[in-house]
Parts: sequence; C-alpha cells; structure tokens
Amino acid sequence: MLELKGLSYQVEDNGVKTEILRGIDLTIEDNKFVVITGPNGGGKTTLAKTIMGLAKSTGGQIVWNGTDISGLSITERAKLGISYGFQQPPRFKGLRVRDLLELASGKRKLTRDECCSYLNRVGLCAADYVDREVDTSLSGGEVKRIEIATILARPGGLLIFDEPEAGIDLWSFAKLTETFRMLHGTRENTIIVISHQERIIDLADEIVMISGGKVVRHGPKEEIMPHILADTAGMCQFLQPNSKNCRQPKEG
Ligand SMILES: Nc1ncnc2c1ncn2[C@@H]1O[C@H](COP(=O)(O)OP(=O)(O)OP(=O)(O)O)[C@@H](O)[C@H]1O
Repeated sequence: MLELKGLSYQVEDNGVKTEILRGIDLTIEDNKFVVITGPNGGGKTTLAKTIMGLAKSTGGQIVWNGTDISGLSITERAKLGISYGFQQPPRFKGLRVRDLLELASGKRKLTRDECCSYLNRVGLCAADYVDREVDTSLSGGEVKRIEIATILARPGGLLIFDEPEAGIDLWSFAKLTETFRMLHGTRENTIIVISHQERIIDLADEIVMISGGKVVRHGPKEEIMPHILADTAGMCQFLQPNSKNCRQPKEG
C-alpha cells in the first residue's frame, strides 16, 4: 500500500518560495490501477517524481508497504520495488536495449525470447531493436516504448508511468493500452499512470485529479469520470449547446 501523508514540495528561486505540492493526502491500495490526471502544470509529474525520489519532498511522508521511504534514495526505493517511466525518457549511449531490459529485470541474463516478449508488448518488432543502442539514433516514440518495456521487465511492485501515450503512434498506443489491461489483470502490481487519455483513464480502478498542487478529486472511476467530463465540457462553452450560458458560434 502507498500512503502519502501531507506531502509537500516547495522550490525556492532568488528567495521566492513556490509550493508545487500542497499537503497531498492519498492512499493507494495494493494492486490497484490508478490514473492521475488534471490540468497542465497541476503537479502530477512532480508528485510522481517525489514518490520515486527524483524530487526530494520538503514536507510530509511517503509510506510504502508500511516503511517511511521519504528519506530514501532513488536506488533504495527501486530496491523496494518502485519503478518510474519518465515523460521524456533519457537515452543511454553504449547500452543496448537488451542490456537495459536485463538491468531492469534484475536477472543476469535474459533470453532473446524474453527480451522479445517485453518489446512486443509495447508494439516493437523485437528483432529490429534488441541489439540496438539506446542512443540518439532512436526516435522519441521508440525510446519511450523501450523504457516502458524495461518497466514491464521489473519485478512486481509499484509501477509509475508518466504520460506513456506521449509521442506514441496510434497503433502502438492501442497495443500499449492492451498491455496495461493485461498487466492489471495479473494483479501483481500497483500501477499509477499519469495520463490525459480517455482510453487509459477507462482502465482505472480509481482516478485522482490533481490541480494547483492538491488532490481535488479522488475516487472510483465510475464516480470521478462524470465530474471530469463535466469539468472538461464546462471549459468549452460550445460543447454544451443547450446550456443557458452557451454562446453558439456565429454562422458564415
Ligand atoms: N524545479 C522547479 N522549479 C520551479 N517550478 C517547478 C519546478 N518543478 C515543477 N515546477 C512547476 O510546478 C508546476 C507543476 O509541474 P508538473 O510538471 O508537476 O505539472 P504536471 O501536472 O505534470 O503538468 P503536465 O500535465 O503539463 O505534464 C508547473 O507550474 C511547473 O512549472
């Protein structure tokens, strides 16, 4: 179980303090599929980075399976089974795709078939990629999918994906959605996905909406989804043609 208790993250620039996360309280039960969504700049990525330890929380606690991990390093958190897939993944010159998959899995050696199975699950033709270097010769979408494959290779735990759909073509996205569905079906991991995509949100057991550094909604998908749709429609007056406040676009 993941418990965030009054989690805060504050930055200071030239003496000016900005609170990016403002006392987040959130509990995520084991083996749930939770989608974090909300407006741009709301604090979703920062929240995910503080859980992984990539950003150091400035207040509150992060408790994973009963252990307060707030003071632990990224490596220590990774050893406790926490994984994070970047919105924009880094590249690793000199490392091949199979090296990254082996590192992620924790096994000394993965068979070619094992590597291929992880790559196929993100829509990559394994034979073309398994021996390629993870350098700048790979496109953004390729490197993103390779990174997601490395997270799939990790032993069970807490898997955090930051906008996995970003930069991925429609066909691969369909494959990825199916992979998430299957991954959740095994009930071996707690999955947190930051996403704005309705097809990913649709997979969720629970939705957390973050805005202004706070949790503004959290609950089962069936409860939160109508609010999201209403909020989204509310932002665009033309999506509610029968609304009293609706200004219709002028013809001609
Ligand atoms: N180190 C930092 N210094 C100053 N501001 C920061 C820092 N990190 C994040 N921010 C600001 O905090 C806010 C939240 O950023 P964050 O990346 O967490 O948002 P997000 O909800 O993931 O947005 P998006 O949907 O666009 O990816 C943004 O306004 C961002 O500019």
